Amino acid sequence: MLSPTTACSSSPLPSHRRVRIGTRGSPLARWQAEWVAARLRDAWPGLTVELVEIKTLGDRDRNSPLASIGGAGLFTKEIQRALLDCRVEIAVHSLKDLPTQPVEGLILGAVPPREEPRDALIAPAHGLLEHLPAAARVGTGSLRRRAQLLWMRPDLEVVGVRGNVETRLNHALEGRLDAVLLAVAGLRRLGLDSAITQTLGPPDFLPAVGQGALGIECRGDDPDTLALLAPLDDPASRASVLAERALLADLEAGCMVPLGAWGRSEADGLLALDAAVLDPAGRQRLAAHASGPANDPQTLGLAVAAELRRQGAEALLRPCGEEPAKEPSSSH
Ligand SMILES: NCc1[nH]cc(CCC(=O)O)c1CC(=O)O
Repeated sequence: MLSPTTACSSSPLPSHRRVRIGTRGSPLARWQAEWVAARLRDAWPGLTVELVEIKTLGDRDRNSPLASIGGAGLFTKEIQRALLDCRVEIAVHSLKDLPTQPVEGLILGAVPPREEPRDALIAPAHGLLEHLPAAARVGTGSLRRRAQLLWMRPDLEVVGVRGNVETRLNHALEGRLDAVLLAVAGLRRLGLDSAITQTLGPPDFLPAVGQGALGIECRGDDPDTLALLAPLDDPASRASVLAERALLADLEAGCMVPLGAWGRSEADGLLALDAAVLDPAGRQRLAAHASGPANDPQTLGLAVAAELRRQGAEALLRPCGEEPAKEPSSSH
């Protein structure tokens, strides 16, 4: 497990400082880290920002289905290790990939304004989900996307795909699959959003917890770096994702579940949260909604989790370490 090592030394003068950002090497991860670097340079003229590329387990194992290689922390743990080991001062993650389990010594220094949280269908020949022919082959590696797809279209054949955004997109663009599902946010950031043929979102299709948001971590004992990150934080985005993460933490206890969530600030200043839990085959779906004060996202997340449990969510939540149920329609 990750645990803090010794204290790191840092140079305190913001305007003369040098900070290193730890990132994965995928095009999307690099884009996100560069975006954070640019925001930091804007906010702190004179600051030197460097990217340090770190390989994660999820990058090394390209073939196993995500659900089978142990999920939590796959894309984040090595970067957190680098942060704790003083090899970088800042870690930039897709918040969606960051486990809810806190890591001792690390804090979420900033949540920048969230990008579009919804999912995208890329179906070059058919366009819309309802226009896909029966038994059309749709690619996704995500249990959540798979379950929600099958909930809406039980006749589809969902195919597990992995790899970076462009690799997965190409399965559809090059006709090996009828469609793939990807996050709108990642496609936009990479300038690939013109391939989107339909946006799938609430109320039928809920995003992953944290989807579209970045999570920027630093060490808890590094107030200088925390001060550098302060101008990048968007309190409304932070409150939304904290509500979603409180819900996830309560429901999953560390394992991947077909859970969709949609937290957002409403015009009345309240924080609203919708969530749905499905069985992996998309035959059953439980949904809940609540709203509450924006300064207490934790309570809101737990209230929605409690409502889902009241409806019987427990039966749909897979114990840790268990493989998702094999479906006759699944293939690789
Ligand atoms: N697990 C992969 C991942 N992590 C973050 C994104 C991009 C969207 C985001 O920032 O949430 C993606 C790709 C995808 O789901 O299409």
